[in-house]
Amino acid sequence: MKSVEQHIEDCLGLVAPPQPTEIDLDHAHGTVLAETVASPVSLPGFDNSAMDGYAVRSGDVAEASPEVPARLAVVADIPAGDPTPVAVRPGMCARIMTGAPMPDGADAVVPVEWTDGDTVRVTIDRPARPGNAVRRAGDDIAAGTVVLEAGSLIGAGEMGVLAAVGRRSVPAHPRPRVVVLSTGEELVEPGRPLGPGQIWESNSFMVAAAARDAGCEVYRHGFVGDDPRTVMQTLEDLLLRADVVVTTGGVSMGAHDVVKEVLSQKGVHFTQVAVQPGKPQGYGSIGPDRTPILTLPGNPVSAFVSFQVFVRPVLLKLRGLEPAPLTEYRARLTDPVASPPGRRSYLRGSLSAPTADGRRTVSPVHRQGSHQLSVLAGSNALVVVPEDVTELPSGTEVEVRVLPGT
Ligand SMILES: Nc1nc2c(c(=O)[nH]1)N[C@H]1C(S)=C(S)[C@@H](COP(=O)(O)OP(=O)(O)OC[C@H]3O[C@@H](n4cnc5c(N)ncnc54)[C@H](O)[C@@H]3O)O[C@H]1N2
Ligand code: MOO
Ligand SMILES: [Mg+2]
Repeated sequence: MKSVEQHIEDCLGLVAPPQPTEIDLDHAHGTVLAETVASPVSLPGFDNSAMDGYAVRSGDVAEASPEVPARLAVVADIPAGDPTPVAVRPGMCARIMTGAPMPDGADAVVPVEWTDGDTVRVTIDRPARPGNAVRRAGDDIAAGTVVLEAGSLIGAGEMGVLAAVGRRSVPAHPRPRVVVLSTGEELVEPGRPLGPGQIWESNSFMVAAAARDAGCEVYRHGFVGDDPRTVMQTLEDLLLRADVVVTTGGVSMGAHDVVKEVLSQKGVHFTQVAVQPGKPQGYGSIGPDRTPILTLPGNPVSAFVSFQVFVRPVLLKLRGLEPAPLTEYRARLTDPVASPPGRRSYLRGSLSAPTADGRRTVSPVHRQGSHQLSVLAGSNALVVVPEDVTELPSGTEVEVRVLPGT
């Protein structure tokens, strides 16, 4: 059987690192920046007030107190965005709002709460030091400073930074478009009545969600039956929408394992990987654009685990990110586990928060069958049991991989 590492490498080999495109800021969230961005301007761009109040010469209010307040003539009113030049001479001040440019001559802002609020002649009963409530030009970013490195994932904070330095678009790697298709004659759309031998289709919803968790745009086509012509026709139609196709089902040894049947004629490789669950796997490229396709086994837990182990790194690579495996922790088993010889097991479980001494425990669930989907709902981690290990007693320290979105 093929090793897990070899299969990950083969899957990653299907995709080239992405080419950047110029992406409008409205669509940049979740993309990966392809170039380093420096700010063309300083931020703030000008000295401005941090508070609503009065711009003063600090010397004029240095001695102000409730007993002997300072009284200053209010010579201007400066709202944010006001371009009118204003000068404040001794004995004067200007009413100013948060974000408004500081007038010439003023070096401090007295918040309105320290005053009587008058708009003609204001009474100030507390001293203000030079620089009080003033935001200096460039105290956030100096012009020319790098604000985001190439390779940064553009989240909400990065969106704010890009807009604040004046970018309307950025060269970035867009979210890959993943098409998800399940196969199986027994499948029925959830919400519709079941006939004898039928089950509600769940893999496409699960895999689509996992692909979104991996930062992709997803088109969940749902499912098709086991007719080879329909499967091939559907795949051909879907290629137009896809940077990657992910299918589930029909890849094992069955008489109606249709995905394997139709795609092995198209050059897709079908193989058995030394992993549990998720042994039967297919990978290759199809169609005129050689669109990568990864075919996962139909057993729901197998589809889920093999998505996380084999497909997720491919999607990260397509996003321009490091195709890293799931984050690793070390933790002690709360219960013994078993694993088939020669296969690496990824058992479902719950990783605890660290105790005061930084240690964690992991509780493997008791139902580890490939069809026992219900346990996925409560699991936040996969316990990894190496190929050469068949049993581990409770208390053993093990490798744990944290599931995304948990
Ligand atoms: N003789 C052998 N039989 C099987 C082997 C083997 O080596 N020799 N491998 C087993 C393993 S391991 C797996 S995993 C499965 C993989 O099967 P397929 O990829 O061919 O998947 P199907 O046959 O289509 O379905 C398997 C199972 O999963 C259910 N299923 C499928 N799709 C969905 C869906 N979209 N939503 C919910 N459930 C789904 C399906 O009803 C079957 O119960 O093969 C073993 N057999
Ligand atoms: O390898 Mo299968 O994925 O055990 O159920
Ligand atoms: Mg089958």
